[in-house]
Amino acid sequence: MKVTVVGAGAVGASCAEYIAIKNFASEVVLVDIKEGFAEGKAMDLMQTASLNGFDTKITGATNDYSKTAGSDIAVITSGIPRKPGMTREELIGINAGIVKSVSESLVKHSPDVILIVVSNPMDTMTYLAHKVTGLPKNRIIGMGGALDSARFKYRLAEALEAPISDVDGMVIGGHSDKGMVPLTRLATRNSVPASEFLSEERLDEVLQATKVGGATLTGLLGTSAWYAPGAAVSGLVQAIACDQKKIFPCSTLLDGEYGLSDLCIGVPVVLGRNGIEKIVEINLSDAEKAAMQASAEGVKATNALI
Ligand SMILES: NC(=O)c1ccc[n+]([C@@H]2O[C@H](COP(=O)([O-])OP(=O)(O)OC[C@H]3O[C@@H](n4cnc5c(N)ncnc54)[C@H](O)[C@@H]3O)[C@@H](O)[C@H]2O)c1
Ligand SMILES: O=C(O)C[C@H](O)C(=O)O
Repeated sequence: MKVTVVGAGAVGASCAEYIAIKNFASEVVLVDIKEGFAEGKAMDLMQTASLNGFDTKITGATNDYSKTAGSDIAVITSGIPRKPGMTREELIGINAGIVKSVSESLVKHSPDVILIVVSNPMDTMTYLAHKVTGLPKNRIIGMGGALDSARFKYRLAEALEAPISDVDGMVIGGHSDKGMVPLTRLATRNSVPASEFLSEERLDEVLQATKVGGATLTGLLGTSAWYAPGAAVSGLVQAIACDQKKIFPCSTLLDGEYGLSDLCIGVPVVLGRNGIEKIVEINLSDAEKAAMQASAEGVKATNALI
């Protein structure tokens, strides 16, 4: 299993590290446009192999896509991150050009690749990758919901004063401060609805904190987060590589599902060796449907800018 990660910055390197530590891929190729940067990150990570006990071979390349040839999965993290006070949508001007050229180069050298798009604004960049490559829709996956759901579980556990392993919850919708739809109605603590333990008001606080999870971290760090994003990507890569058939909320091209078409937005999907093997349609309440509709309108407004 060969995995390419484009962008050896904060998220790309974290993603490569988690993939290597989980020890399921034979090879990870890091690519960056900055001379020597991916090679340096790869060497540093390889020097953790004997310490962390993995056999994955990590190599680096400066903008040389011949090194990525024959990749099974490629992750696109290249592009600029936001700074405090910015929205993800404001990154579109620079990141659209980067994602376009990187997607083209990846598919040219690996025609059977499954693409995972991370660069922001992620739902629009996933849609752009479709327009540019024309790959079948099961082979282009946007990562956002897996991260947002991890943040939702963190906030739920905090409110419930419970261990995170005891809670479950999912976030669908667009990966944006306004567009996320945390499904508080379906959140549980060990199979018991979270609403049995928390007031409507407290659940709404959890929902609001989840939606601005990325902005909160950007305010604290001065740039956007990388550990949880890297871990979330590695989970998707592992589900595909190991044909796990796990459900994750991912951004995918919709064609009537959830009453939406011609956009990429986060919905639950089954991930396996063929990428997105199924879009899972769950029954939403009227309020959740309205939130999804509003989220889709936001994503479409950003799509109109590419
Ligand atoms: N979808 C998500 O959940 C999620 C989570 C975190 C970050 N992000 C996004 O991921 C992107 C990367 O964030 P980061 O913190 O790693 O930024 P970063 O600046 O640390 O790293 C980005 C890297 O991309 C490289 N790069 C730029 N243009 C390139 C090109 N044409 N080809 C190859 N490499 C190129 C840069 O040299 C840099 O090393 C940002 O757009 C950020 O908003 C998305
Ligand atoms: O917040 C950001 O801009 C980066 C990423 O989308 C995140 O949610 O951490």
